[in-house]
Amino acid sequence: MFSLNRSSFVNNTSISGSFSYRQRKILPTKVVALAASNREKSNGSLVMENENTTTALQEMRDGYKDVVSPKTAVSGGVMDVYGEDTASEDQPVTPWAVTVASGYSLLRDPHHNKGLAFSTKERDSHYLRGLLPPTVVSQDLQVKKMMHNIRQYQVPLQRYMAMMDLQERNQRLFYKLLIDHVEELLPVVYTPTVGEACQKYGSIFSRPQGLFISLKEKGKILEVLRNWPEKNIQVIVVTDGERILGLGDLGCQGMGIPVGKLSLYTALGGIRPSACLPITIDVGTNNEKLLEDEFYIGLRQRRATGQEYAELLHEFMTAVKQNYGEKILIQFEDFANHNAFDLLEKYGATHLVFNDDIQGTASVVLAGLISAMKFVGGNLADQTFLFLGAGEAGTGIAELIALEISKQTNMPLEETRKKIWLVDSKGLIVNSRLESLQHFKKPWAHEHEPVKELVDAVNEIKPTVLIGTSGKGKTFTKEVVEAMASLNEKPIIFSLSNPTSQSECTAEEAYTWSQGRAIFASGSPFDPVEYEGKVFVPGQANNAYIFPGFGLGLIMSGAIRVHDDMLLAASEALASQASQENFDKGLLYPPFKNIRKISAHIAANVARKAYELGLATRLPQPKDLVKYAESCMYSPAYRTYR
Ligand SMILES: NC(=O)C1=CN([C@@H]2O[C@H](COP(=O)(O)OP(=O)(O)OC[C@H]3O[C@@H](n4cnc5c(N)ncnc54)[C@H](OP(=O)(O)O)[C@@H]3O)[C@@H](O)[C@H]2O)C=CC1
Ligand SMILES: CC(=O)C(=O)O
Ligand SMILES: [Mg+2]
Repeated sequence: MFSLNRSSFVNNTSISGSFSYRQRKILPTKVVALAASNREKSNGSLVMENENTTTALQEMRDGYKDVVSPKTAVSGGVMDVYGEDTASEDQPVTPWAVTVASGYSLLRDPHHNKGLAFSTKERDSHYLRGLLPPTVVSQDLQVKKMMHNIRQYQVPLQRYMAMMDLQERNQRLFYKLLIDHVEELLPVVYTPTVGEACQKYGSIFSRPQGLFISLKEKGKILEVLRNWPEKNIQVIVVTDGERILGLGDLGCQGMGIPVGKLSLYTALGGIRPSACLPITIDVGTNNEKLLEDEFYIGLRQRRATGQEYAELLHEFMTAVKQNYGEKILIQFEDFANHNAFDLLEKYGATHLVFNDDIQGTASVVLAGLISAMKFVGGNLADQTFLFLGAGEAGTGIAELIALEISKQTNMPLEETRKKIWLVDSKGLIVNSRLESLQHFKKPWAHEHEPVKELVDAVNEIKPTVLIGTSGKGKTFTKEVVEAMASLNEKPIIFSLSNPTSQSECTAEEAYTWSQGRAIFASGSPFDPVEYEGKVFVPGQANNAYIFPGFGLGLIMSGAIRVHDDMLLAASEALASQASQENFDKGLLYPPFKNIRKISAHIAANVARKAYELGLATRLPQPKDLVKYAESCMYSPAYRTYR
């Protein structure tokens, strides 16, 4: 964008203002040249000088004389300078968005808009008088009003849309709201509501919130990245939409996930919004319902696979590094497991990549288990673990638990893995299935007879910890929970699948069926449950506790690679933030309302590990990493405009 200087337009009334790069391309030649020269002068900010502006305006008008008579007037006597109003539908017109460089455009700019919070002085100096009603309010009052409005909506998706609308209208207010009311709004902008938003994304789509890179952009991905208006990107969350939460393949409509995750990067981890870039890679979808949906926004073809998929992803990864440098953090999110593990392995050696579903989930669950030991006594090494679901989340968590036990006991990893059992859609993972197992399941094939049903696996393996990562709701049946409760005084039961509809069991079911003895946590939030006069507060074992602080730690230390020890460091930091007061309520995690403090501690521990491992490039290492993390965090408080 570039803005024509206000003082010049005052004398040149009808054409002035700002116009975009695309619009500039269709300006008369001399104006384009002028725009280009001014762009260079102003180092990209494209502010034109007075004398040039006058010339530009005159030349624009001259250019228009050939297109349409400036005398053309529509009824009511309003000059139809561009001929837009008189043109018939088949007469092409130029889509000018030339606006007066006044406060009006400021009110339409989500990065700078403050709405009624513009002070009287700002209203004068930024030409806002008359554009706003007289009252001047504080940001806090705006927050109060927005919360009041959002609470009027009974339908979660309406709340989601109100929040997205706010993000498009007034970014700082959006983040202030999210930070100040994180516990109430997390379920709105994140799981479970974001799941429904993705399912209906085609219908609710209004403005792009991130970049869509489809097979059509093959060979041009670098160009596409350069179309994004922000240049100093530090973190990308990317999905290909194939495994959106436990809802399956949502194709291009998975965009809601990177958008939601990045809003948490800012609100929970303090990464500047302008440094965050949501990306959806569209290689088609195998979701027949979407392919037939007239409102579907993605490519209408079945998913590209094999070499075609790999080439697009490789071009993407290369272009990202070329455009943003070595230290850009790329978070893979909600890829299907047949791509996720391979991408992480392939690019883990060359890029700063992190798979939230494999690694972030592992870190948050390990922290919950460390806390759970305070309830059941003993160590992780004393436990027997059984998972329902042996995909990204399941095997990712299993591997980190095995690593932690190995570090605690000095037992080899191969031995500690034997304490961990997984069940997939075909039953217990056992040695006799080894040949046919996907590579990420092979380390978990132990010697045992085949077992088909989960309840039988519980009775055979006698786990102390049961973890659901199947993406299938209602799979922890009464029988399963009762079996866990008959085997353990305090059964540890985590239903991690999202959104709420896919949770293996509800909090109420876990507490009721275990007669109030379960140590329970879930991926999506559940309300506290009262059982026999006692209130149980379920923890939310969701990677949202980890990735914002984890990412901040990587960014602030200038880390160039992710290492498993950083995941352990993040778990330790998170677990250390849970207090006795939290445990007394049955909570395994510290409350989300303290998340920025928690994220600062996670970031500090991750950064410390990066320095220890020689993977940090920001030198010298700050003395107090927690304070440093806090000082790096974005604040949504309004700025005063001179
Ligand atoms: N709380 C959190 O922070 C997180 C939660 N999740 C949630 O975890 C769930 C799974 O994600 P992810 O691991 O990435 O998915 P994957 O698709 O990689 O894995 C799913 C696994 O579940 C198994 N499975 C599916 N249905 C059944 C069934 N009926 N009985 C037994 N096993 C079954 C699959 O078996 P098979 O291999 O045979 O197909 C597979 O092993 C999702 O709902 C997701 O939202 C994910 C990341 C973070
Ligand atoms: C939380 C998350 O990342 C998931 O459910 O996929
Ligand atoms: Mg995910």
